[in-house]
Amino acid sequence: MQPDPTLPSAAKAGPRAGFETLAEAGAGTAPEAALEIDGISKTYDTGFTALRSVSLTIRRGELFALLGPNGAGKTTLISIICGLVRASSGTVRVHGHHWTQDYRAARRLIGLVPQELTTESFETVWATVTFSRGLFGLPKDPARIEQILKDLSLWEKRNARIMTLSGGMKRRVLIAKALAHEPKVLFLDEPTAGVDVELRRDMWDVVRRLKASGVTIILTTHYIEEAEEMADRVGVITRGEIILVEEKQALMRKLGRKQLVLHLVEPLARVPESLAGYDLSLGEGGGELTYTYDSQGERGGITALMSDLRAAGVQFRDLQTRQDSLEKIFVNLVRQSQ
Ligand SMILES: Nc1ncnc2c1ncn2[C@@H]1O[C@H](COP(=O)(O)OP(=O)(O)OP(=O)(O)O)[C@@H](O)[C@H]1O
Repeated sequence: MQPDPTLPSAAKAGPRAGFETLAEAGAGTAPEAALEIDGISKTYDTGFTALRSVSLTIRRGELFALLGPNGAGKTTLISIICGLVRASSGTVRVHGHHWTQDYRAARRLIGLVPQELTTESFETVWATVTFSRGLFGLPKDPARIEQILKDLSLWEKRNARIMTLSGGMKRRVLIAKALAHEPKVLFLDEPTAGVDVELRRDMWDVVRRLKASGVTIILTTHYIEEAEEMADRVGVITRGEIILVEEKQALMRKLGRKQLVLHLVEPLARVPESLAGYDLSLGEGGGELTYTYDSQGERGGITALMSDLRAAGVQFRDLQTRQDSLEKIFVNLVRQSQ
């Protein structure tokens, strides 16, 4: 049988995920931090280095989106923090608890919704989720389990055996299991990959409620619009290195290129010479003039453009602004780092 990565027993092979360094003894902790990840590296037995000294502090109560292309090391990092994969070096603290010296306390604070479906069980939904809670040494709380199952639209299925459920329902069970012991730090590893719209909606409702109750959420996703909508901060990892950590709003302001689209009164055959200094392009048969600028650039002067347009006799009847999506920013960042 496959070990179940969502449960602490999977890590029983030893509270040993970390590699101790002398520096960590007595190292100060940040009281407001949910996770302090310090110098985590991982070289697999194959000799492949999946993580290179990753350091990252996740604040309590934030929703942190970890973005990266396939194979960047996201799952490896999450698996290390959850004690499922052994790091080659580095340390992690969870709410100040050292991940190996204080393993039980640290692990109990963590919930993991893994990428892979691992629930091929004869057990019922109710039994599985209740068992998960018990594994963390918590007293039974049927009312809480009922609430979790209802939130995830699993209540009707509570007596069904897991193996009889559809893939989407099994994924809901994984989420319910991850929540059964009331974690304070929840990892969602590609939670919505291949799930239907209804489950995505349910899941984000649950995530919003958890966040509102103070749970810290670390999310990896391929649907960057989800990160754009939900995240407080964004980290970008590529080839095992964190290349950027930034408030989402600031990131979009800083790196997102903006466009101002002017709908002209009279179409133009070409962009007037006097406006050659601006990044302008004509579209829609000459009836639409698009000005592309980045908010940090020197030539971000819309006021200057307006007066130069007037001087050139170009009139417009309407205008719109557009901003790069997080997806575009992400793609550019990863491309630049290659
Ligand atoms: N057990 C293993 N042995 C050897 N290499 C591995 C092992 N597990 C993962 N890797 C490699 O480590 C790298 C990082 O993998 P990881 O699954 O962490 O990436 P990821 O960012 O989660 O990717 P994805 O978005 O595709 O899930 C990949 O190149 C992968 O092939």
